[in-house]
Amino acid sequence: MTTTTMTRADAAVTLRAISRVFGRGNAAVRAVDNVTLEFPRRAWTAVMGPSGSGKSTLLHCAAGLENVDSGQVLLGDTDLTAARDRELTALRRTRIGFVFQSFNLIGSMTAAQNVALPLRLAGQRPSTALVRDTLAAVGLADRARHRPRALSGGQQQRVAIARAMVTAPDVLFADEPTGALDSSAAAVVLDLLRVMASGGQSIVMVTHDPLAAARADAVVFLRDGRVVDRLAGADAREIANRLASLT
Ligand SMILES: Nc1ncnc2c1ncn2[C@@H]1O[C@H](COP(=O)(O)OP(=O)(O)OP(=O)(O)O)[C@@H](O)[C@H]1O
Repeated sequence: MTTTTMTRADAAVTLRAISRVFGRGNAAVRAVDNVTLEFPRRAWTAVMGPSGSGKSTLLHCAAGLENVDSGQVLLGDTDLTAARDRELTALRRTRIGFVFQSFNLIGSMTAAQNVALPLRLAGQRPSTALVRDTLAAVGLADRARHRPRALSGGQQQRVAIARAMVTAPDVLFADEPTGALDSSAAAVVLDLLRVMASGGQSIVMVTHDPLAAARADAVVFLRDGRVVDRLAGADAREIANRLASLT
């Protein structure tokens, strides 16, 4: 049974006093330290901070990929921290999309097969039209039969975004989605995320790149596992300056 709790209707994800600690005793690292935060619905939020500030850990906890040690993670009004393993797996497959820096496509499968995979894993039979349309939405209708090794890095990341979006997830999480791309491929991926966010998709993205963060609607800054600032509508220079002040 999922516990439902009243939350603000406009929050895609709500973090309530979450902590994640690695190690014990003197060696304990509070990667995420008592963070309370809302990621708004239908908005694109970037998460920035110095190396080791807890960005990836926070993202993984928010997406239900990693357990919290204390606190609550709510996806809409569904409490991920109260969900049993099977239920969490189902939620991850249907309501959460995740994009990694290194694409994580399956090399033996075509682009279309990679995109269809989340639906297959959720026990559905994906329609050819849905897979084709999802690939078309990332500009790769003509690459459906290509395997990842026959695609550029930027194209592979767009297939990964299509795979994450094929279930129409409540939230798309992205951990450094442009980190492995050259600037022109990165720009294509950021344009795509901008179109999706403007169309109402909730997106939470970790990035080191102020140019990428400037495309988001708001930027949350972490340091030592805590939220230390938030900027909305800032340009890349302001974001870079704020980031520099944290390191
Ligand atoms: N599995 C783990 N075991 C032990 N410590 C970990 C683990 N994962 C992360 N940490 C530690 O938690 C802290 C936060 O790590 P995290 O990867 O979340 O930071 P980050 O801001 O994403 O860093 P980067 O920008 O370098 O990717 C770091 O001190 C890191 O060493």
